[in-house]
Amino acid sequence: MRLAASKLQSTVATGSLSTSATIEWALAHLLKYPHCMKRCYEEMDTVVGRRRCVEEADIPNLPYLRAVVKETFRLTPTGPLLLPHFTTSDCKIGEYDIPAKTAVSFHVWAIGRNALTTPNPLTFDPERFLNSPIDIRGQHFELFPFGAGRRCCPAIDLSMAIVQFTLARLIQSFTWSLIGDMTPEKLDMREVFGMMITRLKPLEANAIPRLSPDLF
Ligand code: HEM
Repeated sequence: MRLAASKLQSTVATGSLSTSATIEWALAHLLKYPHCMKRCYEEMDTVVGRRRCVEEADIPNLPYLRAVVKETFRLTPTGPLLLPHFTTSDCKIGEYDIPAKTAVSFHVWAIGRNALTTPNPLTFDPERFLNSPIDIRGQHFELFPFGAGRRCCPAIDLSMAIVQFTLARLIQSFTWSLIGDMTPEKLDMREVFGMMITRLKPLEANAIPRLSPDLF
């Protein structure tokens, strides 16, 4: 029972960290690319306005915001190698023979930056996911930050709901800017690469309320 409880605790802790890291990356990308942030504000003001708070039910009507989240997962998937998997039988991947019981990792960070499948892969450009059938649920191998198949993350829906909704609230509620004399060009986007991709330097930003006080 104690083992089950501690496993549950670490699962929830890892899941929460992945979720908050994704939100931090999304804000960082938007601060690095101010025209994308501007487009988020425009979409939010047009679809939701400033007289009420954005709700979960608004998310399907915010395609640009959803594209921002996908683009964040493409460039900075919080689990860059997913979790290690093992082959259950001999198989062939491309020209490679993989024996049974071989540890296999999927480098989704590198896949997301592959110029063969993604033009200008190092540029943060949510537009590429507007009107695109590519989804994050493990059906499209250009973008599968939650894994695919039987062992994929069981919390995809929960995580997507949290990431999209929190980001929507943060964008609607505050005008974000970089601190001091920091410019988008100088913003340090270096990563710490491990089981999770986190920022080398935590994001620091100013947040000025853009809604009336009674909505906070
Ligand atoms: C942005 C947030 C999250 C991301 C990017 C993420 C990503 C992943 C990835 C890549 C895997 C491994 C899949 C594979 O190797 O095929 C995984 C597994 C898992 N995730 Fe998440 N996850 C997130 C949030 C969460 C949350 C919030 C929870 C639970 C509260 C959670 C619970 C789990 C569990 C239990 C597994 C293991 C599934 C298995 O081995 O069968 N995850 N996740």
